[in-house]
Amino acid sequence: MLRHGESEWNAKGLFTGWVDAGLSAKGEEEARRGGRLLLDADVRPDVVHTSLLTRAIQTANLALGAADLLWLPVNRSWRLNERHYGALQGKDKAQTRAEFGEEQFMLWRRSYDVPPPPIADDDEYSQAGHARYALIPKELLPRTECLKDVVDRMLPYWYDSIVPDLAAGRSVLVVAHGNSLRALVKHLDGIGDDEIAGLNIPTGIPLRYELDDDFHPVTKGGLYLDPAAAEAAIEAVANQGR
Ligand SMILES: O=C(O)[C@@H](CO)OP(=O)(O)O
Repeated sequence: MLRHGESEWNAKGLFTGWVDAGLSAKGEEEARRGGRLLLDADVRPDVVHTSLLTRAIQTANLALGAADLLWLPVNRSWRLNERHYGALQGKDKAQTRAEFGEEQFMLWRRSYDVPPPPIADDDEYSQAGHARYALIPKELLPRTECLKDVVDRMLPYWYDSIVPDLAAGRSVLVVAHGNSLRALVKHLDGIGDDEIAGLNIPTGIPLRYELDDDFHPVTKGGLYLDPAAAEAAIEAVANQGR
């Protein structure tokens, strides 16, 4: 798994969700470094899965370029997209925390089953009517999501597209987002609904999972290819908005 490198909106401290922010210069470098970490650890994926968002696609391309693997087959799905952040999309995290208080801020950010208010279709940060999502049945297109909603829409992709690759003996690289990867890790590691609030995923550092024949992790939590950098970056994600 690889979370995209820092985006322009991560750098500005804005709730992003499905808004298509590109990578910052730092994020581009993180992505290339992610590719070099794959190379150094001799982790060679056979197939790649990304979301439909530019920051994940750019990260996959830069990482694969650095690992000399740009030729790999790639599949993309909205089911790997970041969590839709509803009406919070485009809002400043620190301002939101100051306005609504720590408890409400963390409820929206990290609770398992409390979604932010839905975004209006005519909001400048809504994705309603975007060509990118034209093939998604209207009733599935989210206007907000909590992490539970992300688990529910991500798992069909896991079972129907990623597991078949794994079953065929392929190593799979999933390039996605903080919250869609939190959903995947929750599923793989069997993390509880309350406990998942404390799990954060850093940008640009590959997280390696070895799975057994039943697609369960051999080692719970997997292994970051740069554990020291991951530890510091996880702390920074946890402290956003402070
Ligand atoms: O804004 C977002 O879309 C996500 C990821 O950057 O933020 P958070 O970590 O607060 O869920």
